[in-house]
Amino acid sequence: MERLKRHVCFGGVQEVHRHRSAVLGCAMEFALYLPPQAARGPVPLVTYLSGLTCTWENATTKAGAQRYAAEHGLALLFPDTSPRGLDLPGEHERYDFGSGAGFYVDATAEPWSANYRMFSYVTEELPALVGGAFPLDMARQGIMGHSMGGHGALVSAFRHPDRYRSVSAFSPIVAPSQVPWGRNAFTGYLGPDEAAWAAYDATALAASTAWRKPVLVDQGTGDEFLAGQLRPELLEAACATAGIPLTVRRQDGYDHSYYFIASFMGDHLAHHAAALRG
Ligand SMILES: N[C@@H](CCC(=O)N[C@@H](CSC=O)C(=O)NCC(=O)O)C(=O)O
Repeated sequence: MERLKRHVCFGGVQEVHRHRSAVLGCAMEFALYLPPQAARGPVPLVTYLSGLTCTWENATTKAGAQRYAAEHGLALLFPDTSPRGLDLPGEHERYDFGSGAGFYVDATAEPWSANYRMFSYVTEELPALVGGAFPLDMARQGIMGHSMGGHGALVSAFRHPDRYRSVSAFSPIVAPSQVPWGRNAFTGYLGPDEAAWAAYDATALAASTAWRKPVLVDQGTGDEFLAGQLRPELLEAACATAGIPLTVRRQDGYDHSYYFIASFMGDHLAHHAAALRG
């Protein structure tokens, strides 16, 4: 692992690292924020999964998360959104598939299955790497994300209720099997058999997950993707049926941008801190 950047920030440090991922078969970059409390011992870790077209950089520079992470003593991990540097056929043609759009699945369809294994990368390989190298308490992990990353966060929590103690999402794609972004990505990465898609669909997973901790979702009512791609009402119905304590806060007039995320980041990190304390 090679450190590329280091900036003192709110008394802690914002770092960027490059490493060789065995799971993805390529070199990857990630960002890690260590709060001031990490100088005195291990701190809880919250992983933030970004959306379509993003790298680690969007959230680290635009979400305003470090101030709240420093207040609560939380480390923040910002992975990239897809494997990089591969140049597979068609990999860079669309903003919603291929590079920058890994959808946090382990692909099973060719030619993606050898490298596009972002679910294993963000839930296993990368946490193990940072847990072994930095002062992190890996028994206290939370996960959050935006849009495609909100989908990834919800699926990660619902599939690993013992690994994550807290989850939240900004404008998540809650039912990828039912909306164009998700259907296109899942067809490409997982193949046409829709039965296989349920393992990466939070609304479908709600019926079987053991997750019963509070789930916080913020959704802007002025979001241009709300009706076509996000559809939080589908997750609300599934969680109500399953008995999962979901709160969807509809925020008047906010859009899909990082201005929205920055506006409510403090609430989200307070939600994680409450669950990860002690
Ligand atoms: N057509 C747009 C779509 C890209 C976009 O809006 N990306 C969002 C995430 S959308 C769901 O995953 C994003 O976070 N963009 C980065 C940012 O810094 O705002 C386009 O291609 O621009």
